[in-house]
Amino acid sequence: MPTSSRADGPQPPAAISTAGLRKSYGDKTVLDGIDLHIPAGSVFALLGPNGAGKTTIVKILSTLISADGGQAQVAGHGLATDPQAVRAAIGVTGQFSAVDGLITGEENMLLMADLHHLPKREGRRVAAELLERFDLTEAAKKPASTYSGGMKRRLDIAMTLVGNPRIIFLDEPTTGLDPRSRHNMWQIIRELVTGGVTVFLTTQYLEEADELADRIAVLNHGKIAAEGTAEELKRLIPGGHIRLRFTDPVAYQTAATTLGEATRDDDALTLQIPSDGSQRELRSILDWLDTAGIEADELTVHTPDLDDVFFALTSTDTTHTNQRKETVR
Ligand SMILES: Nc1ncnc2c1ncn2[C@@H]1O[C@H](COP(=O)(O)OP(=O)(O)OP(=O)(O)O)[C@@H](O)[C@H]1O
Repeated sequence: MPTSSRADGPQPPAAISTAGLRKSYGDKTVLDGIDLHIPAGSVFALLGPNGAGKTTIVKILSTLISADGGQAQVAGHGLATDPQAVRAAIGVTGQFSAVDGLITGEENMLLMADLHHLPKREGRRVAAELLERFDLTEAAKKPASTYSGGMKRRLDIAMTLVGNPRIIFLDEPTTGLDPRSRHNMWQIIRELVTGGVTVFLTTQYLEEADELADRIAVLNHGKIAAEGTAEELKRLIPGGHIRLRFTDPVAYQTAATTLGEATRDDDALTLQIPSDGSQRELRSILDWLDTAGIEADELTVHTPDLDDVFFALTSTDTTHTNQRKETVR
């Protein structure tokens, strides 16, 4: 699958770059040559099915585990040659959160300030400022175990920011959050980027990547299956179609026979006709259906979205292509 074309001219400096990164566990190859170039000050989203190796990449780039092969530079420092400098430049939050539930939010923050060797007064100032910024001042004296999922994620990011990192890894930052908390987290991420931070995001939510990321990569079978902006990725796959749903099996069978080229779903009694979704093409298909005497119970127009890209690149099953549709009849 081709990667997107970049504009000619010098590339912006990379916050993260990798070449041929490899990792195996036993005889299982998890990463099979990963090349990345993530410009400073951008949001990069890594998508992939469960077990694709997203967390493994984050762990390697944040120096928690080492790669078996390949090279990587993070914040201008070699991962293998200067891991200390990499650690000083990055923050990591997510699945392996640093939040200690037994102590208060404020104590967690002060502990972080100690770890970064901030003088006591400075540590208290930074902690108070970040707790305020992440709307945690009221809860600051309560044990972190009593916090909601959204509050814990906010505390986790606040703790990461104590070290003033230039690059932040967010491993599935909104998994399990309700829609409001998810939107709050997106706002926090946007503000971080406005402040010049580079964000490396892994997510299961395609909408999240679409909302936040400047560039998106899809990881599958140990390789980057495709990489580009959301729009570039959507253009990689054909996916547009008109979907006809029937309730009467006889009407469905008749239509399926008449529309020989439509993709059938006999269980759902639906037919999919490839289409670019344009008004002109829609009109001609509707005229044709009328002429053929086919009357569906529902007709929806579907344009490719990131879900389609994800399904097309990570599986051979193409029946899951029914997101973001507009009912026209
Ligand atoms: N320490 C380990 N020992 C053996 N296998 C491992 C280890 N860590 C990860 N794996 C395997 O490597 C693969 C990739 O795991 P990883 O956690 O990176 O995937 P992921 O894309 O983050 O998945 P998810 O979306 O489910 O979090 C999985 O098959 C996992 O079982």
